[in-house]
Amino acid sequence: MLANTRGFLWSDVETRALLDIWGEQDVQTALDGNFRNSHVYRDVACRLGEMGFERTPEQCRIRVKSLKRQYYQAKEGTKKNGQYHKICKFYDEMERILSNRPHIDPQDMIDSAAIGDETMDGTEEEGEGIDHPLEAHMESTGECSYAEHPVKLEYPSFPIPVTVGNSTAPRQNNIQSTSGLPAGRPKRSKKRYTNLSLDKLMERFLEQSMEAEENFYKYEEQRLRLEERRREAEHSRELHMLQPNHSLASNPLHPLVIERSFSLGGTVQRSMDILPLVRNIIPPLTSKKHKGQDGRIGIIGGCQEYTGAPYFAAITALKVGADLSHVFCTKDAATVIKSYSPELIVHPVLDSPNALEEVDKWLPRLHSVVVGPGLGRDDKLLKNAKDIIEKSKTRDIPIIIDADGLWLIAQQPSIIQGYQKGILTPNFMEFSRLYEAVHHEPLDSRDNQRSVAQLSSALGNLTVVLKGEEDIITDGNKVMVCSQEGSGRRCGGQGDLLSGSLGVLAHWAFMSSADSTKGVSPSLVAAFGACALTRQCNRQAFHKHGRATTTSDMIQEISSAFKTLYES
Ligand SMILES: NC(=O)C1=CN([C@@H]2O[C@H](COP(=O)(O)OP(=O)(O)OC[C@H]3O[C@@H](n4cnc5c(N)ncnc54)[C@H](OP(=O)(O)O)[C@@H]3O)[C@@H](O)[C@H]2O)[C@@H](O)CC1
Ligand SMILES: Nc1ncnc2c1ncn2[C@@H]1O[C@H](COP(=O)(O)OP(=O)(O)OP(=O)(O)O)[C@@H](O)[C@H]1O
Repeated sequence: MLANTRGFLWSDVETRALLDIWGEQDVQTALDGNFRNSHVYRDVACRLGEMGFERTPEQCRIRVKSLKRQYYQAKEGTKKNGQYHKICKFYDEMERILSNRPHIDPQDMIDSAAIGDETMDGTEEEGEGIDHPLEAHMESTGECSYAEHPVKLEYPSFPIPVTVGNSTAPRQNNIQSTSGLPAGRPKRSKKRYTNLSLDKLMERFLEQSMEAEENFYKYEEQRLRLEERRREAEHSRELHMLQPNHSLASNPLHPLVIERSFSLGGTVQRSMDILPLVRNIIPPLTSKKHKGQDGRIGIIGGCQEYTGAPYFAAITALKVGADLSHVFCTKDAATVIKSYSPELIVHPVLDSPNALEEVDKWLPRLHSVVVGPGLGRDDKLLKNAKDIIEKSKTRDIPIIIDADGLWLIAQQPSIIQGYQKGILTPNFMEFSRLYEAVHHEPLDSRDNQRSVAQLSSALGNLTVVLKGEEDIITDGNKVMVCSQEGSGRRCGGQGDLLSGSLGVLAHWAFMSSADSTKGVSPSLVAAFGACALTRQCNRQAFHKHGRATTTSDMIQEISSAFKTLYES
């Protein structure tokens, strides 16, 4: 970028660039005899833009008009006293260009300024009056003056309320204009300015400019203050929403939910009650099994933008104990994901025209699918994900829906509604989106446990895990809270670790006998197990890496966290 040229005045270098373009044979030919020439100036402005000078076609046209007038004035002056350079700084350039053109009597050109006839040589489109002192100045005297007054004013590209004149001026003078200059003012006669001295004109122009600038800053300040207030309100609303939940027992507003929530031994279930149930579902490691028996998990997700999320989910599934982990992603994500790990089986099919067919070849062998990590929100991919969910339902396998998969569900809750092996794992934002889509009313975040239970019920008692400072897990009847100690580190990808581990645990839980889970729904046990494991990984990784903890560090902790929680 050579210069910022949003100011009103043209610098010499900018003017020369304009003349170089305008003077080209092709441009002159295009202008010749053409009354409608806006397209030519559009082209000129565009080429100036490419050189780093931002000017509108109209600005270019006016500038050329003014230069021509100066040139013809100078030409006339030359005849009289040879003072042309004082009148027209760009005389030589103009001479070079215009001397090749059909002859126009300079006096005609000069006179035309006085009567506003802009079309006399057939190269100007629609005349315009002069409604600004500086324009008047430039039009009437040439503009050698700006070299003596190197003023560069920057106007914003959006409307600024500009007050012209003193405070007693009529109200219509407050009209905003997109150029940053007052619009809608009655056109003033040129005489009004031509009678004033150059110094006076400049002074008036500067006054107006400063006033405009001041107004702009006032207006901008006001806008920023409003924006700040809006942000603060939004922030306190979010903080309020993220407050630890009121205990259901202490909330007299929702007796129905209290009753339902307390059906698990009269209290919301916490770690001590559920961790033993998770232990019960873990398959023993024996030499009697073959590859695949402990789990073949499919991750549906991974696109150009997001390759980390499906990788985190898939590698977690393996590290938790699945034997095979498949990723079904787009073509351009596949090589990237493969390069992260040779352990993963990666299928570049998600954006192929026969995506469903390709995935369906594998579905009969999969024990569960995790839909959404790194899926993105491309309509085609969402449609394929939807078809895969439908197909997976017919195979009766657990379906964990996370991230962009939840975006899809918020658009069409019926896709998963009522499927008893469906588990949703929203973060707070995803949860409120889902809640509002299903209930058609804003989420009342004073009681998250109740809201999660409501969402689950409305979806046909699907298991829902609301992730947060405490993870709330419910099937609409029972509510569990996982508050396993984690850390204050909230790097992206932790949710993918959770959904990947849940893919495996859900498979194990559904394979286990009702005895092992003491009658508690397998989805709830699996979800609790995955939350506790993710938080434990977070805690351990944070212990080692502190602020530098990343999801990859958490994945390194899976083995020992799993042992600590479920195998000690
Ligand atoms: N390495 C990778 O490849 C990774 C890829 N990933 C993949 O990225 C995709 C998009 O996923 P996503 O979660 O960023 O999506 P989206 O719904 O736009 O949410 C963002 C908005 O929600 C807000 N927000 C979030 N949590 C909140 C909370 N608890 N409480 C309150 N607000 C909360 C937050 O608001 P902010 O604070 O920014 O104003 C933000 O604007 C998806 O495919 C996923 O799998 C990730 O897995 C990470 C690692
Ligand atoms: N404030 C918190 N304190 C402790 N643990 C938390 C907190 N918030 C979230 N977690 C844990 O982090 C894990 C992931 O939750 P998070 O809200 O980061 O998911 P997400 O936004 O879907 O993640 P991702 O970045 O993968 O999209 C969950 O196990 C949750 O328990």
